[in-house]
Amino acid sequence: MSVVPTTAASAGPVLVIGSGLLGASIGLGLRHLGVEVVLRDSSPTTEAVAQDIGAGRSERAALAAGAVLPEPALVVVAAPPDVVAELVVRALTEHPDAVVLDIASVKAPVLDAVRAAGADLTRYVGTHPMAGREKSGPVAARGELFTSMPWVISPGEDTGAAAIAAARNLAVDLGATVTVMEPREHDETVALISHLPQVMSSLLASRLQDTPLHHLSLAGQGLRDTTRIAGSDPGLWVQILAANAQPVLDSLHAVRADLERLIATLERPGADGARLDIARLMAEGNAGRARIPGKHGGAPTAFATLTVAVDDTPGQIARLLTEIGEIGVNLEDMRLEHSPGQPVGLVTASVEPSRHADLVEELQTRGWKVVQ
Ligand SMILES: NC(=O)C1=CN([C@@H]2O[C@H](COP(=O)(O)OP(=O)(O)OC[C@H]3O[C@@H](n4cnc5c(N)ncnc54)[C@H](O)[C@@H]3O)[C@@H](O)[C@H]2O)C=CC1
Ligand SMILES: O=C(O)C(=O)Cc1ccc(O)cc1
Repeated sequence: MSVVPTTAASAGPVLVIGSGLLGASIGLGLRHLGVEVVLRDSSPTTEAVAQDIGAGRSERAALAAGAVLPEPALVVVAAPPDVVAELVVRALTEHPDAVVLDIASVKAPVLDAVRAAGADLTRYVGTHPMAGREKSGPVAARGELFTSMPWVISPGEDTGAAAIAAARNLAVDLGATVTVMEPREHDETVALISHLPQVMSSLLASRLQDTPLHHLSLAGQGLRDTTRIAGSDPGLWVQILAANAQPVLDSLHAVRADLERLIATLERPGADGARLDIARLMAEGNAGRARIPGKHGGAPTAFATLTVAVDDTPGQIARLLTEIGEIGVNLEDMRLEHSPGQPVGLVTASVEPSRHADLVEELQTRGWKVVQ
């Protein structure tokens, strides 16, 4: 494995326990900076795959080859929530000079369990990168997963400054933006902005199980957008939801109140005020959505969109993107749709509103079919 000179703030070696999607992504990012990474996973195959993709050195393979592994300066526990606290406690005992952090999606229950075990809390810090995928395992790992994404550091009262600094260095090395938040505030926040979306997406997608395929073939981007994360790993989510049950329940009760309101209104759609109530509900959704920050955590930005019909042949989309670059317009976002049964793809590009008209004109001059 070639090692590039390190430019990382993180001090290695880093022991990553759990080398699935998140653990292997952290390993890849650190290896890219030249930091020494050792991978441990309860699954020998997962550990070997993570090593094969370049996320670090398999602890099993190294020990089997008779290597003596150096003591880690940092241990990152990236295993499923159910086992995180016990792995943190064990790591604090086994590596008495290391900082130990975890990246589980819930924070207060992990801290409570580590405290209850009587472990050295000064060297432990809970963290949560707000980046992931609806896939699991090291094959889906990406070293750039954390680039420009928030990474919450959630210290307890006893967490020492060195532990917080190590967590900050790791997040910054991997390109993330650090936010410090108290564990219970973190859990209440993610219940609304991460766990509720997962539940709503899964409930919606579950309605589709018995829908005839020729009905589903009519589905547009709306259904795809709102069900993407319904593809997530049930094994992981049962642990996350069970660990954060009360804050998730608070959000679900609020959704239930809105649903009951909508159901009552639709039961008598001709009643006085019914249409106004429906419009209010939709407008409340508009208002909530408008508050979601834009890319890189900036202020919400309304980008202008244009849709280009592209022949469904190899290289067309790459050519379109290259030409948008040549025209000098920054692509803020892009979506690709296929019309069922049509030999064209529809590329919807989001750009700065001030560049929209120029781009449409220039693309049309170059022969592209701008349809919206
Ligand atoms: N999936 C996501 O999008 C995100 C997940 N997280 C958190 O990251 C952690 C890991 O999640 P993923 O990487 O998605 O899951 P994953 O399933 O891809 O990886 C977890 C790995 O931990 C291993 N593991 C299980 N028990 C172990 C043990 N006792 N010792 C060593 N390894 C063990 C598994 O074999 C598996 O390879 C979870 O705590 C999750 O809450 C945080 C942010 C995003
Ligand atoms: O896929 C997405 O959009 C996600 O939001 C993934 C995700 C899943 C779990 C987390 O704790 C954090 C992020």
